[in-house]
Amino acid sequence: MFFRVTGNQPSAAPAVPALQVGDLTVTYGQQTAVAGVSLQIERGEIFGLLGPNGAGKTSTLGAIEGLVSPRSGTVTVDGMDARRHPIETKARLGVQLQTSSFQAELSIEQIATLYGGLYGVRLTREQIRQSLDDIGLGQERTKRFKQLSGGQQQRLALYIATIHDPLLLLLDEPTAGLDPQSRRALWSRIEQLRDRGSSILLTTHSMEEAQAVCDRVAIIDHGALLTVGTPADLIAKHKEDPRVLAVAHGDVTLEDVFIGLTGSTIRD
Ligand SMILES: Nc1ncnc2c1ncn2[C@@H]1O[C@H](COP(=O)(O)OP(=O)(O)OP(=O)(O)O)[C@@H](O)[C@H]1O
Repeated sequence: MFFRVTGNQPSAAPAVPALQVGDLTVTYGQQTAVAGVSLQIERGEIFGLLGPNGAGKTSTLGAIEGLVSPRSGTVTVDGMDARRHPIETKARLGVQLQTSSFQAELSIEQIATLYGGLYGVRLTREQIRQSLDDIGLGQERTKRFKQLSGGQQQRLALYIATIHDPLLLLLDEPTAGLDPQSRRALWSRIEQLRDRGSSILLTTHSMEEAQAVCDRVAIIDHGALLTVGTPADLIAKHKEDPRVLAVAHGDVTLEDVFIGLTGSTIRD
């Protein structure tokens, strides 16, 4: 699954990782939200960040996106230092925040045209209509964003985030609140994007989602990464941990590993 986008270059050097995060720390006043996170995402990889509420997932994404200034650490996108090359690195990112909002007075067809233009992508009206058809919004193209259902809004937000074919897609809980059909449709879209060479970093509270679509996952808590690997690796690695065994009901699952490592206490 890795190095998919090396294309026709046989056995050349491995592609530069889509993302490298080194010892990232984010603070808000006295509070440390991200405490020395390091991770690497390869080309054509879906990477899931799992963590309880307040664990530091959104803050990590925010620092990668350039929306939050890290206290220290490095963010490298496609081999480029994000701090030194903010414009070039941002051009390679597609971002879907936890909640999306678009210009209230525009139809979704106009929104797609606007964002295509902002990203420097020339799209004909026909191409936009085809894309909206592809994501099941063909009938809704004259509606305003607020007139769409939650699932339709999520699908449009993902389309807009990927309109410029980004190298790295950052999705903050992209399927939260969706029905099973819409969730599956979004999984398929994310997998399609991965198969076309994009790398995806997503956050989720769904262990099922992590197992279904993520090539690798990391569990984060109190701003620190606790473990990283494929879902199967994490189960294999932690299935004998007494904290995990104590919460397992039968065969150890990814959720058992998650609860075992992060504890059962409900977070604020
Ligand atoms: N703008 C902010 N100012 C002050 N504190 C913040 C701010 N944003 C986040 N925090 C705090 O930083 C910590 C990490 O928050 P963050 O939103 O990154 O967690 P999260 O893992 O994304 O949580 P959730 O799953 O609930 O979305 C939390 O304790 C939160 O209260």
